[in-house]
Amino acid sequence: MLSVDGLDVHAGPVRLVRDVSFGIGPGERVGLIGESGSGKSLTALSLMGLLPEGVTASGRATLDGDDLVGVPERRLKRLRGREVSMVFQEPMTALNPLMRVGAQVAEVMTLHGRPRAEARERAVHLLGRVRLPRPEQIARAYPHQLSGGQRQRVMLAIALANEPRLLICDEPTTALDVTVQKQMLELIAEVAPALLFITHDLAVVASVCERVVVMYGGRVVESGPIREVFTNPRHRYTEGLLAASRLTPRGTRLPTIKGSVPAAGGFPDGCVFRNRCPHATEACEQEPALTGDGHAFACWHPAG
Ligand SMILES: Nc1ncnc2c1ncn2[C@@H]1O[C@H](COP(=O)(O)OP(=O)(O)OP(=O)(O)O)[C@@H](O)[C@H]1O
Repeated sequence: MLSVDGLDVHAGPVRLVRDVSFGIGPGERVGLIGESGSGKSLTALSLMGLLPEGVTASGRATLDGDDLVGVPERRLKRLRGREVSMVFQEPMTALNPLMRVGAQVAEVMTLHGRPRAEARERAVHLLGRVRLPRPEQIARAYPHQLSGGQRQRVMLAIALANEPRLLICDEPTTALDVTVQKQMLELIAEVAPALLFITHDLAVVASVCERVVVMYGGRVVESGPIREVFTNPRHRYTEGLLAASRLTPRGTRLPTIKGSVPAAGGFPDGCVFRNRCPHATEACEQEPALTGDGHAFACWHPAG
């Protein structure tokens, strides 16, 4: 589906992203992690054809065979928002403050040829799909009348409007408080067709993605299934990230989550892995698996 092969990003003579390669299969959720400045956003923006002025991409990236890099803007315009969509960190800057949110959701559909009345109707449906209460009412609201979490859901509705094949999220929950963040992550995991999820928060990746690509200094230093990379990191940088994260390594006692330590195979209330972890059985006792709710390895071997 998405295939990125030898992607480079330059600002003049400076190479900011070097030889990045990874793929995303249909329905797959892949996390792109790395410290600030490691090149995550530029990688994503290259795929959207949205690099800042003076910054250029080379190499190859295709979505179901369609080239995304080095193609004319008018071709990209057709793909953007239709085949691949992006949700950014700060919805307030992405939404038009003077336009009702329903009209903004409808607009991305009319731009891609859907009749206006149909787009308006579908906009309300989409606002409901991203679990906004009373979507008809929300459709008539202006962005400033909504909370940060609600605005981010509107952005997700916009991103999903034309049923893209790939959704890219760049730190979509960083600005939200913890409870709202968790709900948003669950929603993204549920509705994304295939997902590239950018964050510097390993716990977030652990709760949403199946695979992870680790970037450092503009390069990919490691990639693989979450469990493999997080339980057995090969690169020193990944080890450092893990050590600095809220995730606890194998064998250590879990921190108390909501007042209780989950038994092996048990999940704390609201754990997003509750129904998803392949080890949500006795197997958890045999093999430590990453099943946490974003806070820890919930399948754990008690220390001592
Ligand atoms: N318009 C630009 N011109 C020149 N350099 C840039 C430009 N945009 C980003 N950079 C540089 O490219 C590098 C990668 O930036 P990028 O935004 O992709 O990092 P990131 O991993 O997404 O970081 P963050 O997590 O802080 O968003 C950084 O060193 C950054 O300073």
